[in-house]
Amino acid sequence: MSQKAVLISGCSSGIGLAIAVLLAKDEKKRFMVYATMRNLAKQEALVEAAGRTLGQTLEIRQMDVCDEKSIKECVDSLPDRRVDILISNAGLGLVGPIECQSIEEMQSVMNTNFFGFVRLLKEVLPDMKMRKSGHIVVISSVMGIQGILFNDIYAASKFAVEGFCESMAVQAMRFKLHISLIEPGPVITDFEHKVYEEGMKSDMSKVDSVTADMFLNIYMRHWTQIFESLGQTPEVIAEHTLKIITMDNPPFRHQTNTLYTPVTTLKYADPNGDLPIDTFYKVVFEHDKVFSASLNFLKLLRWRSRKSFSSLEKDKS
Ligand SMILES: NC(=O)C1=CN([C@@H]2O[C@H](COP(=O)(O)OP(=O)(O)OC[C@H]3O[C@@H](n4cnc5c(N)ncnc54)[C@H](OP(=O)(O)O)[C@@H]3O)[C@@H](O)[C@H]2O)C=CC1
Ligand SMILES: CC1=C(/C=C/C(C)=C/C=C/C(C)=C/C=O)C(C)(C)CCC1
Repeated sequence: MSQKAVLISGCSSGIGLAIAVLLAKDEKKRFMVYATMRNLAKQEALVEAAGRTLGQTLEIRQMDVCDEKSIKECVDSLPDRRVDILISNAGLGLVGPIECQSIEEMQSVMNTNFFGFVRLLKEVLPDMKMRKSGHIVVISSVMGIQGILFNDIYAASKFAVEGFCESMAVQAMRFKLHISLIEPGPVITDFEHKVYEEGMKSDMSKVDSVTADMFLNIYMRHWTQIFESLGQTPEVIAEHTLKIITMDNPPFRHQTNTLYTPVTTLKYADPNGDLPIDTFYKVVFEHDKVFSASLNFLKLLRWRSRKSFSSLEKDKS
């Protein structure tokens, strides 16, 4: 079987980097990875992680998903412009009360997370249709299913991606193309720190005291706790992505975190849509202590299982 050309956006760090490296290191050499980033000055981490695959099964290219010209130049530089698997990963987070966010900041999130993907797809879709083969994979989020307070714009950007893909899926099927939305919960990457730091810098003088308290003393306190107790590594998301792209019939949606499924299931359990909203309200305002204790308990369990796993590994060696 011939090697598949994989184009990935946003490979300077996190999930994009982990996917690029995992696919490039595939023992059967099933993939030729074009790992892209908007700023090539940030390639050191990828170069180091790619090791000997660099120049073999992995090549690094410049691509800014907010710049059509850079996308076109990148795709033009690929052999026969061929992309068998497109992995749209580049993305930005944004948390905080909307009163503290400028329209420009909001537009930048939509421009990267939604239009960034649309620009990429416009560049590769006609060739995929012509060849009647191709897999479009989007790193969406659990927030593409269910919004979370103070993530209004970020969730909207992921909903936009999901609505777009749902609409496109039937057309894609006609051309034997696959579309898959990978939906991670919290993942421990630079995203977590960037979003947290930006959120903490929000100008609270622009908002009333009730909202400011809800954001700083309730939401932001849970943010770190949620990542510590439910967070996955980018390598785990990469493994899920590998599984999806090697399936004969890949699913349209794939959630990576079973610990998070109780949260997303609320969405499907009530056609009125009230259940997740009421539950989040109760969790945050009425059962905060129980919620915090459960998260801490989960964190402890994970820490203990990691510890016993690493001592097992030590025993083996
Ligand atoms: N971390 C999490 O909890 C979760 C993340 N996700 C999604 O995963 C994806 C990757 O995020 P993650 O790895 O966590 O975060 P990182 O911040 O580590 O990675 C984001 C990547 O996107 C790149 N990027 C941003 N803007 C552009 C642009 N205009 N053109 C090209 N690349 C760009 C960044 O480049 P640069 O270094 O130049 O800024 C970086 O390489 C995002 O779509 C995010 O929404 C989904 C669920 C959970
Ligand atoms: C689960 C949950 C909460 C927080 C969830 C968070 C913080 C999720 C973050 C997801 C990310 C970062 C996805 C990235 O795409 C609340 C609102 C505190 C209370 C209700 C239940």
